[in-house]
Amino acid sequence: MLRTLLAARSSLRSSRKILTSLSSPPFKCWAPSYSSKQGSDDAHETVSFLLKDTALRSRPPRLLVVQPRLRPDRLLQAKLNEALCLANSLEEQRDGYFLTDFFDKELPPHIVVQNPSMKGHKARADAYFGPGTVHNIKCHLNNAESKGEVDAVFVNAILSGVQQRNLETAWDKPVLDRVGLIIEIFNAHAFTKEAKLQAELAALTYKKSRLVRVRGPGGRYTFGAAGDAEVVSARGRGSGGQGFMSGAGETELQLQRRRILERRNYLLSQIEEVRRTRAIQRAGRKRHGGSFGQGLATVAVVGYTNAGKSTLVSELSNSDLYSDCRLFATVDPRLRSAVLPSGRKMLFSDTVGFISDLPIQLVEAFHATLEEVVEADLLVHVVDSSAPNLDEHRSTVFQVLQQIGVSEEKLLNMIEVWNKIDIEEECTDADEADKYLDEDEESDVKSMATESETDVCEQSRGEYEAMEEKENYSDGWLYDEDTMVDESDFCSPSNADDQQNEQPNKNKISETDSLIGQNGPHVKTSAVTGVGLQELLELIDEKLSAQDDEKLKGAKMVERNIFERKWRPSHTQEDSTIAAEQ
Ligand SMILES: Nc1nc2c(ncn2[C@@H]2O[C@H](COP(=O)(O)OP(=O)(O)OP(=O)(O)O)[C@@H](O)[C@H]2O)c(=O)[nH]1
Ligand SMILES: [Mg+2]
Repeated sequence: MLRTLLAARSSLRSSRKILTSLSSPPFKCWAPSYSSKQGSDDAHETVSFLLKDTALRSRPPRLLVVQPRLRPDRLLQAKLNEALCLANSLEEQRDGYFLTDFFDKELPPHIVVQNPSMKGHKARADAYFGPGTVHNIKCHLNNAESKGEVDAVFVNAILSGVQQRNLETAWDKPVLDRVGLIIEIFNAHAFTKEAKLQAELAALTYKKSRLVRVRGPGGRYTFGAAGDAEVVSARGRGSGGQGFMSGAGETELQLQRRRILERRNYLLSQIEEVRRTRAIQRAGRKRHGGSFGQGLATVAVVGYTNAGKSTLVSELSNSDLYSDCRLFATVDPRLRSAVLPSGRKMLFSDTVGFISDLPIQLVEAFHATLEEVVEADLLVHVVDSSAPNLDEHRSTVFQVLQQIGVSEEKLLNMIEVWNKIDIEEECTDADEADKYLDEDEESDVKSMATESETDVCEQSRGEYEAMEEKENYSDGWLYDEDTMVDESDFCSPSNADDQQNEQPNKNKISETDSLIGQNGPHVKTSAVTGVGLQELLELIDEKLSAQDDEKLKGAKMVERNIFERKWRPSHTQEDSTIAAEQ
């Protein structure tokens, strides 16, 4: 018990350091319930399935977090903390406020399990995890349920539609994967019309790829959740014709796809309008947004979620932007004006934070918002200096910036700010005192995860085999002949020192480092204590002035070229005049 408490305390303490918070409703992908009113904005509400439940609207949903094991343990700890924060952020605002303070929330129930993609294996095509792990998680789910209701299971990995559906069947609970949860969070936190439209578009794109074939209760194959299957317009019935004129009708899958497509087209047209408006506003600011009619420079503040972007912008611009420990507290982009040390007025653009494995659907859907970043005159990259996986955060941000089309020149000119240095200092002081305790806690977290897996597994390994016969959660036909059953999934604590998971990240980091050509920050700040803010403003001032000088030089060159060039008729003109005279 004490070990669990210590482990929980350690996780919460680390999550305080690493993340801020976020909350939103989990995402259940079956049975789209859109009404046929295509133009209606009400449809946004139907995107979040779990929070449609009135009980869940009055309290945050409780998720069981499943974290696949990673090496080294430092990385596992960081990922687990992030997963716990994601899960705890799954909450909807009421009257503009969250019901509970993030730090007052209990740690969600969680389990670390064998990683099916470690040791050179591939994740199973049918259920991602091996059957032992699936059963083990089911046992933990039952255990967690005995202490309080669990509304859904969050697997901190990317699952295919089939895997998700099979796990839902096996655990008899909605399952959210990393992409689904992040999209849900965006939907829950979106406040402005622009953000709502974009978040819904991302959810629709995600949902469209999740319409998988399942076996219905009557044994026939269909699309959607069990029991939802229905051929809505069979040949000759309801398809508006008779005999050979009647056509094949519309299946459930076609109907669902058509509804999604119609809604998607509507959202795209609305987002296009937002983009146009933003482009006009940007052009206006660039031309004469300044106090004396000159252009107003925009500085976009980017970074990993929870790095402290909003807090920093608030401090620099003397404003009060919403900041919170919840991840993705900012989904609605905001502009704030500030005056630089030279007296120059400029705008800060605070925008959505990034995260590793940021769903591509979100990047594409938030194109209109992210265009502000691409079009900004200067970028400020805020890094949480207290994050243990800081390098991974940095490389994630660079990848997303490249993905959205930020030019290399802008990336090279970007200012890197290491924020939250007060935590670093605090930790250095506390480290000595905590040294022995930390070692204990770390081993507790490890053993807790391993033990919990082993305990439940061992008691039920025999039972599982019998149960597998009875309850075939994967419907049999989903098994692929190539699918491997990883025996190590049966309760054996991981002792393989597989470094493969880390390798891709290392490569990414070195690529990024070579691109930015520096390994340290330009400025170290604390948005809370105000350290380094003046230095940052001076650096921004300097960079913007240097850019102005460059532009001026360029403009003068063009001007000189125009005035110094003597006009002569072109050859073709001369030739044609001569030809005409002759
Ligand atoms: N100790 C400390 N905490 C900070 C600092 N800057 C921000 N925070 C805290 O970190 C949490 C996240 O801050 P935000 O400003 O919301 O972070 P963000 O980068 O805007 O996060 P998203 O909008 O979710 O992407 C909040 O609880 C802040 O109070 C800092 O310099 N030191
Ligand atoms: Mg923010």
